[in-house]
Amino acid sequence: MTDTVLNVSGVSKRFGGLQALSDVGIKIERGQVYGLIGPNGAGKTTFFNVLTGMYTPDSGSFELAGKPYQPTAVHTVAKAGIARTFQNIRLFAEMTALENVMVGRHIRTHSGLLGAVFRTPGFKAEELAIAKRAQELLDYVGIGKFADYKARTLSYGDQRRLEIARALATDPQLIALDEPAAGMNATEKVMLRELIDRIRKDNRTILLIEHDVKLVMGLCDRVTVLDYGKQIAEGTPADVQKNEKVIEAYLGTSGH
Ligand SMILES: Nc1ncnc2c1ncn2[C@@H]1O[C@H](COP(=O)(O)OP(=O)(O)OP(=O)(O)O)[C@@H](O)[C@H]1O
Repeated sequence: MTDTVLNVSGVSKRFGGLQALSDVGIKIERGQVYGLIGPNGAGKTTFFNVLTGMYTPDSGSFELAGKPYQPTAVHTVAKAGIARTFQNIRLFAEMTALENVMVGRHIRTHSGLLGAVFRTPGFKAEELAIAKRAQELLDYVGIGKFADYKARTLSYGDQRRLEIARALATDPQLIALDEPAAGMNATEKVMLRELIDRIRKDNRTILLIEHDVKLVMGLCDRVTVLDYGKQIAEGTPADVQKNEKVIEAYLGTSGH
């Protein structure tokens, strides 16, 4: 039996005269790593932004774990169960690594603002539990020893890991990674690959936009290729690599 985590269809988005996405749809099963690739300007980031409530689509239907959701705002999407990272890292630079992850966890807590203001016993117990879970997640992504370091002092690769830990902290149905390997050196890429593999083995589901085609082909169970906002191929990495439209799209650009 399949267990579909994300089922999106008919997504279109126009910016003025530019059709950035035309009728794009993807379906991701639980435990899959699903890649979204395409040359520069193909519409990958636009699709991510629509999916996560940052852009309002002109059309599209969206289902997460069998339930319809409306990607109308970033926080509703996070509540629905999609956590994302960003192409340009967005951490709280002056907060510690641990605090950054704790922030992610707070969307799943109950004490709320009044509990925080009056520091009720329930709030304190919850804070301790959150800190413990945050430390576990830092250990999980391999940066546990930097828990008390300010985010801005971590290396680039470690900041990306921290973003992933923060995303995991929300207990998402789907983790959307926007170019996680961007700017990483070869060693960091190998470590990233191992981390994504580990996350998958823990039966989590990942959507990945990535420029590094080798990484995508090595990691993903399925891949969608966008070109000028259109879905030109969908399938296993082996199938997609052989697809003539894909070869043409990539050879036709100097980018990748
Ligand atoms: N907010 C916006 N306003 C107007 N045009 C936009 C906006 N965002 C994206 N576009 C345009 O939509 C098209 C798709 O861009 P998008 O950033 O989604 O592509 P991409 O595949 O992520 O590219 P890259 O690999 O360079 O990140 C591009 O032509 C881009 O210029």
